[in-house]
Amino acid sequence: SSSSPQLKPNFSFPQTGNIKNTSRFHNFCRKPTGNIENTTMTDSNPPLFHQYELLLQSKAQLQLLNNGNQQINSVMGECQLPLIDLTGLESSNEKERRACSREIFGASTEWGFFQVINHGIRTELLSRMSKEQMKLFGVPFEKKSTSGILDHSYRWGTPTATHPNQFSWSEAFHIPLTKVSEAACYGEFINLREVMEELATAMSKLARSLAGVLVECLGHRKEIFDDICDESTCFLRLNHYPICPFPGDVSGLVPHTDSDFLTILHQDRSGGLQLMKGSQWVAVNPNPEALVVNIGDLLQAWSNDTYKSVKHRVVANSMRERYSIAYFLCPSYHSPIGSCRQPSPYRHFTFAEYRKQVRDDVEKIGYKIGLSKFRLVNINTNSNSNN
Ligand SMILES: O=C(O)CCC(=O)C(=O)O
Ligand SMILES: [Fe+2]
Repeated sequence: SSSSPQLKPNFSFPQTGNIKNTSRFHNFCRKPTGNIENTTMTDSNPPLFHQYELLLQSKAQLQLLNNGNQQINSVMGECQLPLIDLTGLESSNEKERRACSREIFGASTEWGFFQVINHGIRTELLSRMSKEQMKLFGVPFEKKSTSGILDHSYRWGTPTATHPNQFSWSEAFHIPLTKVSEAACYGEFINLREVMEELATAMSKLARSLAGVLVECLGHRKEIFDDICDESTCFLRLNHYPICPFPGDVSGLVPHTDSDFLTILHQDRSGGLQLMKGSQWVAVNPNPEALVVNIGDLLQAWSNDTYKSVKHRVVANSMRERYSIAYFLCPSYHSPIGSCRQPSPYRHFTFAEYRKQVRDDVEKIGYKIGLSKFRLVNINTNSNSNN
């Protein structure tokens, strides 16, 4: 029919109006600041929802999307991700504290991911947050993308994507800690402020405590990250994964490693988070009592690869939507990342350099290369780059 997309060997999306950009896919996903004539918008669905559906009506197009391979979310393994009870960390008994530290150390070296219970963040706070988060994402797309709330941090999909494999079927707000307390940041969503502030404080404390354990395990003062992490770079991200009509063809969130020291994540009960273990994707089964912790690129670098920053993703779901909230522990821009011990396999770099490199790569080639760009010796472990 005339509304079907054109089939072309080089995948391309229909034009969406007069937004100027070199990447057509980029045009397609970005905020509707221009005049997007072809876009049908319903109340809360981002415009891509409709366009993408049209696009995927063609079977040949589907094959192009998958390069003729199996559907992208089909590989799965059973996950026995470590579940660590953090009660031990606060124990007056040194043996118990050490046993808990050892578990955290083991999980961070072997998995780069673990879940924690008795983490000190009240369930009531997490459910209040979830409620507010649902209200926030529930407003029309137009409003989320143009009202400037939460520091203008709304993003739908992957604005930099140049290929559908790089596109995430999700929307997010990305809020620097420095903005969390600013009333002006919330507009009419002022109820969100109190809960965001409480959560940011609680997650920050937990992240610092876990980072402290990990640096102590490598013979350093547990405060060293406190000295270099500050509010200007740490942030909270609210994620929402709407129901996806073609879950085999796009990811909820494309495979990536986190560009921070450490991430704390609260996921709802929908499932879909997976991590790379060996060469298999394994599911991180939702545990309502637990928070998910993962090591980021910078801690892998600081630890001379002792701790692993592993690739993870969220698969799209055609039945259930999903919400999550993540706290990212980051160093201030100009602090050197350093190393637990010399010689380091990485050259000296700051967080500012790392972010710039990641941004440049994403802009030029469509994806993040990550830590391997900073390696001095070219040892290819194949476990920490994105592709
Ligand atoms: O939503 C999730 O479970 C994962 C989120 C994530 O990986 C991220 O925000 O970096
Ligand atoms: Fe992540």
